[in-house]
Amino acid sequence: MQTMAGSEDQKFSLQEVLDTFKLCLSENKEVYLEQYVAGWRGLVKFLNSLGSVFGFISKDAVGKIQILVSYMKGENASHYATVQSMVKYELDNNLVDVNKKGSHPESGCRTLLRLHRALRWLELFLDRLRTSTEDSKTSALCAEAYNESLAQHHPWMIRKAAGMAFLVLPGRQTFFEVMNVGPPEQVVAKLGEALPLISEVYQITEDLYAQHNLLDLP
Ligand SMILES: CCCCCCCCCCCCC/C=C/[C@@H](O)[C@H](COP(=O)(O)O)NC(=O)CCCCCCCCCCCCCCC
Repeated sequence: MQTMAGSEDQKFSLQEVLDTFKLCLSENKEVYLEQYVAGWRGLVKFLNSLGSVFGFISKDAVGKIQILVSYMKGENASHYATVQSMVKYELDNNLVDVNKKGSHPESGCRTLLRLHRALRWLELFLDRLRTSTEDSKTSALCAEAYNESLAQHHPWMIRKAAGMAFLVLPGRQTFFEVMNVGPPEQVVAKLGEALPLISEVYQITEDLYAQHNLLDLP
């Protein structure tokens, strides 16, 4: 259908995101940036399908994805194959503002850290969705997950805006439908499959960042 042009690649599927996170880890447990970014692209699709109230959130995520992609496609692309190689390269070459913003305000390391923190939110939120009941409120689940994670890194204004956006989240049933997986039991099963993968990617990144003292990059 002509009028639907472009809508197909905008369609979210949880399976697709699951697949990209599955492909994220190399044999020796390095995190491929390409797949990591692809996972985020899929999530942004989902967010966009929820409506324009979430535009300010998806805009920020897209901006960060773009920063990473520009490094992955830039002249030092070979160093941006995995999160591990990126951290090593940027640290070895003093490309990271470590204590306060300076000449490298958009390093790959600090940019990825923002998405990494958001991945923790996702992990908490999906787990709540997975164990939720029919009468659970997605807005409450989302707010709880947010308060436990990302909110701690956000100033008051952003927390307020996020809190207001959560209020207009669709209900659990609609939410499950947008995931394009099938009936609720299947969504729950799929979430159960996705979570360990997301957790592992999160934990490997967290350990790497902790080891290099990068968890508070400005
Ligand atoms: C489904 C509901 C979606 C709710 C999303 C929850 C996260 C709320 C985040 C609010 C961020 C507001 C935008 C601004 C953020 C920035 O200030 C802030 C700091 O950046 P800076 O240091 O460069 O200034 N940026 C960030 O923390 C990065 C935020 C990235 C958020 C990405 C959220 C993607 C959500 C994907 C939803 C997918 C749900 C999937 C269900 C199957």
